[in-house]
This record gives sequence, C-alpha cells and structure tokens, in this order.
Amino acid sequence: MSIAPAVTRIAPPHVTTRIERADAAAIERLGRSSSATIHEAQGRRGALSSTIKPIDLESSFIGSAVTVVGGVRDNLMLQVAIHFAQPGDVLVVSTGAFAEAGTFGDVLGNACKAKGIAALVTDGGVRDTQDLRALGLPVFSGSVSIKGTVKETLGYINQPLVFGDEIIHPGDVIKGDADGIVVVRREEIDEVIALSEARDADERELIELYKQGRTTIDLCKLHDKLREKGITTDLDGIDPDQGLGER
Ligand SMILES: O=C([O-])CC(=O)C(=O)O
Ligand SMILES: [Mg+2]
Repeated sequence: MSIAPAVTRIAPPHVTTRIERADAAAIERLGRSSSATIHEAQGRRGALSSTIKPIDLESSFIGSAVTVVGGVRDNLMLQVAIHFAQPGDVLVVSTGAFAEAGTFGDVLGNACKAKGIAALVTDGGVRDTQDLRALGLPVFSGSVSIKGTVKETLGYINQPLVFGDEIIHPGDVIKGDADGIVVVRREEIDEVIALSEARDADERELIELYKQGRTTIDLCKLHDKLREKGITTDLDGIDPDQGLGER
C-alpha cells in the first residue's frame, strides 16, 4: 500500500515589512490621471467595488498598497501596519467587509498623517469622519459606524488580498478619487502611465472639438451603428469618416 506523501503547508508570516514599491516619480505621474481614466486605459481592469467610498468627495490619493487583513471589529493589525508603513503608502485594510464597527478614526488618522501615509482604504467602517475630513487624510470606507473595536486578533500584513472584488498585491499602485478606486500592478505602471496619458490627450482633443461645435455622434463615428438600429442622423454636411473612431 502506498502512503501519500505528507503535504507541508507553511503559513505566511503575519507581518511582512519589506515590500517592493514602484518608482515615486512614476506614481506621482500616474496620479495625474483620474481613477476612471486609469481603469479604462488598462483595459477596464482594476476597479474596486463602488461600495468603498470616500468620506470626503474632495479627496484623492495615489500610493503603494500596504495590505492588511484585520479581524472583525478589531484594529490590532491596522495599528501594526501604521507602525511599519512608509511615507506615501496607502493602507488597504480588509475586515471581511464588516460594516458595524468604526475600525479607524481621527486618533489613528493623526498617527497616519504624522507618518506621511497617503490614505486609508477599508472595506469596513470608520468613524470621527468630521475630524478626519478636517485632518485632510483621504479615507475611503465601506461604511461609517460609531461602534468600537478591540485589539486582539492576529491577521496579516503584506499578503496578497482579495479586496473590493479585486486582487491587490503589496506594492501595487492604488489610486482613489471622488469616482472610485483603481489598482495598477506595480510591474505595469509605466505601460499604464503611457496609456492613461494618451487617453487624457484624446479626451482633451475631443472636448476642444465639442467646444468648436462638432457632435458626439460625428466624432465617435456612431452614424453606422445608429443607422443599423434604424436611427438616421442629419449629417448636415459633416464627413462621417472624420470621426476619431470608437471609444
Ligand atoms: O481608536 C479607535 O479604535 C478608532 C478611533 O476611533 C480613532 O482612531 O480615533
Ligand atoms: Mg476616535
């Protein structure tokens, strides 16, 4: 009788402090594009769930993801992550999308701000939102809850996470603004910068042409598509082949 070999499973360390980060200048450059533009430019990938929202619509951020798996109604690992994070990092804190706890507030917010942490993103709850807005730290969360937390449960820092319906690796670049959050693979940042800048240039050109009186149907070459659907457009002398192509 053969005996199956034993399978050794090595648990990941709870705290990994050394991660690769993208080049700071590249991160800053990508941050000039909006979350929606970056998402489109990289092939409609990387958009986190729209359930994770900014507490301040004026806020935006970009930085390197430090991933945190915390316990439900527990912010022990979040505090460890603040301790080890570097300036420009974004704390991405999974609580299993538990809405009924304020895992983060203005006290921890001040600790983040003092360390130069770029933003806090959680699928769980936060509290002290008025003070956090005044502090000017971008905070994006799944909920707002006044309910308190404990500091007991071991979790993980800097392991890959499924978060907001996407996979986030430590060191991935994460951008958030009023419209949502997008994650960019660290290895792909240069390519995504080029694609995002090209898209921004296209959009600026379109806006300029609209201001000059050109129409969306004309410039997006929608004539044929509309004709197939039985809608005829009055071209009014405009050559449909001068459109900029499908967007
Ligand atoms: O201390 C906590 O557990 C969360 C909080 O309210 C704060 O950071 O101000
Ligand atoms: Mg508080």
